[in-house]
Amino acid sequence: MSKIGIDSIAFYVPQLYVSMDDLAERRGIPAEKLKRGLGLQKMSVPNVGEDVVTFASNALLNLIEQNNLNPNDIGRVYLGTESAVDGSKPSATYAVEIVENKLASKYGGRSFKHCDILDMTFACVGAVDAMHNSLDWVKQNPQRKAVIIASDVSKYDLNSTGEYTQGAGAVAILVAHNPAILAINDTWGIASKSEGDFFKPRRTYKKTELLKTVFKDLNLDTSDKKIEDFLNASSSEFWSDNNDLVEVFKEEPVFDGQFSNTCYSDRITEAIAHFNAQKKTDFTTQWQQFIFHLPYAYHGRRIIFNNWLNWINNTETYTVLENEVGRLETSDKKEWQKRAYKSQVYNEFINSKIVSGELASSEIGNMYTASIFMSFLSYLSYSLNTSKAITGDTVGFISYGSGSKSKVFEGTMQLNWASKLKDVQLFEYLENRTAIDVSTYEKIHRSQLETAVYDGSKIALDYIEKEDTNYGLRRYKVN
Ligand SMILES: CC(=O)SCCNC(=O)CCNC(=O)[C@H](O)C(C)(C)COP(=O)(O)OP(=O)(O)OC[C@H]1O[C@@H](n2cnc3c(N)ncnc32)[C@H](O)[C@@H]1OP(=O)(O)O
Repeated sequence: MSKIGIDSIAFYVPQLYVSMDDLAERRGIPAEKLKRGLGLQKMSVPNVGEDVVTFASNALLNLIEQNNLNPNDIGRVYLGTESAVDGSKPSATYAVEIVENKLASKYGGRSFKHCDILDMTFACVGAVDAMHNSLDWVKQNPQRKAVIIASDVSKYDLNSTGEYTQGAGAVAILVAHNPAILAINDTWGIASKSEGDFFKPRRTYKKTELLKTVFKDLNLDTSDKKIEDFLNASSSEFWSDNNDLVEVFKEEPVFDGQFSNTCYSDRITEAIAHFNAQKKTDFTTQWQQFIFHLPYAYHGRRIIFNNWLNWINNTETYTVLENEVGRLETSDKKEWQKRAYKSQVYNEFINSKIVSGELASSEIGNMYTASIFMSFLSYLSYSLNTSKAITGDTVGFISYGSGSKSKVFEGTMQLNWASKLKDVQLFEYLENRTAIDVSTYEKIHRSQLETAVYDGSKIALDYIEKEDTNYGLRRYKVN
């Protein structure tokens, strides 16, 4: 049986960012909390006209062009996202349409005609689900190739505790036989439990209640009769449709950050145990690198700490730790854990097995579904730039999606991985982005700008149809 896994990888991140120093100053938060506490430096901001579709199409186009792929050879494009632009029409269809049009002169029209196109949603783990599913599909036939795109916008309310963990962008990977980058082993630790830690509900408002508030503010008659007369007489599209409720979808989630951290910790611990039950693993020695879903850069190192303590129990490392921070039995538990977390031994673990996967997250912020794949790309790019020998290394992946589910899996670095990285240039790209000030960011956040900031993006939303059976259909342009 041939190996199956990640053959090539590409990304797209918006050109605009806000620096954490600027955001912290404006919000009155110590910058050190964001930088040293959470590991944040910059946060990606989508330009006007950018959305999950433009990120996905850019990443798909980069994947095809950088690796000279023929769209006719790709049997699947599965998009993991929790920021879909439509409740029915997959965002993947828009992204593929843009790429098909762009490539028409080279491959003719509809070069993805026989490709299976789909969106998958499960908060931040949706793209891992798409890849898991596609690995099984690719396995059936040596000719099969699948593209997985992870694309998202992480948007929280202004002034909320989620605001500084925002970010945006996409990563696309090609899953194929005899992959150049990573062969993925067929052991999957899985843990699921329905939780309400983070979700994006359809919010409903009663029209009569909305009108009453407005009428009251305008000092008008708020009687039921007046409200009913207004609704009956109104010709506006908004007030006159025959539903008593206004349904609103907001990109900003309902969430409880600390509870979400607890769910993340519980699920990954269960999934790791499930993985270990299928394949007995000494994680601290057999995994050379840990790649996490990163809502913020330092999340992985914080969340894996208790598991690490369990893994080193009864080993030489535990004795070294005790020599450094004292014995748990003779200390206050919380104080001892704090010391252990800050110990040199744990720092060595972080530096050798986690840090290189955090670097891009510090520069971008949360990319939801794309975070774990960006963390992998960060590790690859860092290893390339520092000529680190990683061929044959085992990389462990720890994913999480709110709501909630974790999937834990591992892969082996392949001989030709570096050859697939030469055109990717992740850190070079991140270095050359454009900083915007907090006021401009806030205007973009509130949708108060109509035109793009600076040059705008190569691929952008052109307009949204307003007429009849095309109502709401999105039209994109390639500049
Ligand atoms: C969506 C998902 O992917 S689910 C998983 C996570 N959930 C989310 O991302 C939801 C959105 N984000 C959030 O809710 C929040 O931003 C969170 C939960 C990520 C962070 O919460 P906050 O209340 O802002 O931060 P928190 O209190 O945890 O502090 C962060 C760290 O900064 C440290 N810190 C605080 N002030 C300072 C300072 N002045 N200097 C240095 N470090 C500081 C804290 O000690 C803490 O580190 P520690 O736990 O190692 O001690």
